[in-house]
Amino acid sequence: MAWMDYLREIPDFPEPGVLFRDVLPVLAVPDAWREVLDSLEQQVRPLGAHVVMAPEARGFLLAAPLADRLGAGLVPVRKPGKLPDPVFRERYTLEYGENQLEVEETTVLKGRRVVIVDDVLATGGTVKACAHLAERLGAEIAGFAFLIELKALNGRSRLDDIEAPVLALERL
Ligand SMILES: O=P(O)(O)OC[C@H]1O[C@H](OP(=O)(O)OP(=O)(O)O)[C@H](O)[C@@H]1O
Ligand SMILES: Nc1ncnc2[nH]cnc12
Repeated sequence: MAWMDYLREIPDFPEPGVLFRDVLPVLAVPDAWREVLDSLEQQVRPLGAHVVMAPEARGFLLAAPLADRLGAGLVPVRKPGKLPDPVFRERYTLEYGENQLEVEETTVLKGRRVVIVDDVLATGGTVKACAHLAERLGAEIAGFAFLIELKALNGRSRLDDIEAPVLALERL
């Protein structure tokens, strides 16, 4: 079976009106998980990124093995209150709420090419906040990569002002 066959769709989670796409079952099946990582690696490698950046939590699961395959560094972007000061902080909205993301201000990214990776591109609020954090660290955005892009939520247009490719393994 292809990796998409393991994707779960849950109506009205985590709140009414949201069709939640659960990628975690994909990761539990070795062949499906390898297929995802192989495809991501193939699409992302040409971007020539020095560093993979990803938001907590599902982004971490993809970014760590991908960074290892690419021989790139890894910069985790965390939910509030998890990182010691000094941090850069961005407030953002996502499909089902709002929050803040933080990155350690001491991270050395000046002049580094950064690819931002996550499981789902919905409204784009989460990765837009990551991109702002990367820019505040002096990085150049090499691109964005997702397992799934939810076309109806138009996240891609939210990233229009950032000159970098937006890659997705599947567009639903
Ligand atoms: O494009 P957006 O509208 O910003 O939504 C996409 C984000 O929402 C989910 O994360 P969530 O905040 O639910 O956190 P989790 O990974 O900890 O489950 C998903 O993993 C993306 O990071
Ligand atoms: N519909 C959705 N499914 C999974 N993750 C999401 N993050 C934001 N919207 C989502």
